[in-house]
Amino acid sequence: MTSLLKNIYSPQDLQNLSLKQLESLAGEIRERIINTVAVTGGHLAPNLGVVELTLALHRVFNSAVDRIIWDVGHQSYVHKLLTGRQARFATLRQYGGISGFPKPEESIHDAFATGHSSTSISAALGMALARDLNGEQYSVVAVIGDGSMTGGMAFEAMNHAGHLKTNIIVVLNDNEMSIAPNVGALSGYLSRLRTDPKYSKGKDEIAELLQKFPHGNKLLKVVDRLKDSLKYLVVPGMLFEELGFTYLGPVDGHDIKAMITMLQQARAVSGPVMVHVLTRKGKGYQPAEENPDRFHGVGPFDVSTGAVKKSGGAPSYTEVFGKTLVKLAKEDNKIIGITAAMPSGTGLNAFAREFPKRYFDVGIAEQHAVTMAAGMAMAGYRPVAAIYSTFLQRAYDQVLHDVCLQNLPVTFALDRGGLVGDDGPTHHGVFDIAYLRHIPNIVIMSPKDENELQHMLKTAVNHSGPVAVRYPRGQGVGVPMDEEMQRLPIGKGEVLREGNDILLIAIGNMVSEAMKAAEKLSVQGIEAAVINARYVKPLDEELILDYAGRIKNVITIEEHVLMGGFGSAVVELLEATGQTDIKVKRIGLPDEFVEHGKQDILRANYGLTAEGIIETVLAWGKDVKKVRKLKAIRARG
Ligand SMILES: Cc1ncc(C[n+]2csc(CCOP(=O)(O)OP(=O)(O)O)c2C)c(N)n1
Ligand SMILES: CC(=O)[C@@H](O)[C@H](O)COP(=O)(O)O
Ligand SMILES: [Mg+2]
Repeated sequence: MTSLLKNIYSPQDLQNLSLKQLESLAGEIRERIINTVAVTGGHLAPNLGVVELTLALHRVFNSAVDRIIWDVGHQSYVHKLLTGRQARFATLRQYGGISGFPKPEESIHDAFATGHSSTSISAALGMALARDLNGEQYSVVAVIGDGSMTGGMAFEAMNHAGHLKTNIIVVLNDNEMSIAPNVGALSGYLSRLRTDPKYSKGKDEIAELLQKFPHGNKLLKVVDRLKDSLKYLVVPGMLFEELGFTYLGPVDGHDIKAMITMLQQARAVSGPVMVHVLTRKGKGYQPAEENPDRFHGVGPFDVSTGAVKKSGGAPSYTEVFGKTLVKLAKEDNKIIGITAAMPSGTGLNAFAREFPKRYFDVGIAEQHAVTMAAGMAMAGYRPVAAIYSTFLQRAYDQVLHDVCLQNLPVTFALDRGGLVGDDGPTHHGVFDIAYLRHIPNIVIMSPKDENELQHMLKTAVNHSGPVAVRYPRGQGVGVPMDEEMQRLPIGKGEVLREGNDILLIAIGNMVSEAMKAAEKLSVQGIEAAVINARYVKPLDEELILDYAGRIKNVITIEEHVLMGGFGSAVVELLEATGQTDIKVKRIGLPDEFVEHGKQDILRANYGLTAEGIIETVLAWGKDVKKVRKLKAIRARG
């Protein structure tokens, strides 16, 4: 059979295909996505679920002119294949390759950059308002999943759009799944719309019935006048209708013909329209259909079995967090686990299994998660909000205003602190130290390895105020785990290596790199002292001032932006204590967004490796020699 996909260079090429051909094309697209993601890793199940929907969208709308905004954007692979990126598809999420998310720099067909959820309706409304102000004519379509619909921003936007009556189309891709099964009252409502024939058929049936009466049309008008009272009984999607949207659906999201018809109707309606599309996550690949959570975002896997390739070796920080929290919660029945729709990603699913009553998945609602945690802490509980560093960005004000201002004992388990790799700039957790450090009352710690993580968690849940524990994506260092967890003294770092030539002060996963660098430097005759800072806040001022005051050449190392980061805290300390004769060099990330690619590649690019540290030290060679000479002169008296 000849390949249809091979001849799709732009969505225009879809226009002449028959329905049958579109259906065959859907099969080819699935195959291409499965085979590619099996090698690159990526968001498999979400994309397999939207193949027909994407084809229908591109058949009805012209994405070079009309604007299609993919919420989160993790389901945009089909769109990428249809919009001129087929040849580069094998480079998906690879360093230098195409992104796993929509990116306007990549294509004019990518209307808006996404990665964090629930932004699409706001962006669509903004574009539609701009269009209307300019007197232009094109459609603006937000495609949002049922999980993303649980995010507050989606409702803020719908509330506004319904009020303005602006022409926008919201396609609700309802597969009953967030990453895990979707939660919340809205999810229940959508299920009723899906399954209760009274909801989905009532309106059509009444209209049909009335047409059969001799004065059916007149009666229809009467019914129209009675609409307000009647619609509660018969209009599906009443919630959306009340918000000012015309509700269309539900429609089978794997039926291309039905969707084309419904999208054409949606385009003709004036004012905001909601098209409710029912899809199956993972559609067409059995392992993903059976286990959509596992295949939501997946690493390389074997296509024939669906077995995900195991990395082996040390446990991940996430696993250690999950297990440790279970241990801690066995000792303390006040510990509560909170996730914003990421039970498996954060490792909180282990806690959920053991303590279902003390576990809360709030949906994609980080702001609510944080303030809810504040409420529980106020009432005497010890909530642990496990939220990826990048997603806590959303809840900055809640951390500040609701938790820290009241000095409440909430622990933030900040997973994915640092460079996350393949997801790229939307997901790197490299801003958290900066957005938390200046908030009074908060304690910020970051473990040098997975063993220290368990001690830090024990310390955090026993502390009387807010604590953020920041740890990276991926495997630990591979150190043995202590049987007993200890509480670490707040604000105390540790000296891991003595040396007089240079002082390396590192935080988190950069500590092991600093140690490796120090060992290698020693071979070259440079003796570096290494401090594991442990705390970004409070800093171990005594320790740092003592060592920095003696050694004089200081290098700070962090996997975080330099601006406002850990190194900045050290510089501020030296400035505040009048240490003008100490030279400081900070290693970290510059003022730019870091692209996607394997963590190792990115770390090497930014000097966040032992080799990078050595290079920086050697560039300081002259200064090191000078310091040595001065010390020798001083020693001679
Ligand atoms: C603010 C924010 N929080 C959490 C996430 C992580 N996340 C990505 S996709 C997803 C589930 C989205 O569910 P849905 O919108 O229904 O899409 P589906 O994967 O089911 O197609 C979550 C929780 C995110 N991207 N942004
Ligand atoms: C799209 C999204 O936000 C998540 O699916 C994210 O990609 C998960 O990242 P991890 O793979 O690090 O859990
Ligand atoms: Mg979903």
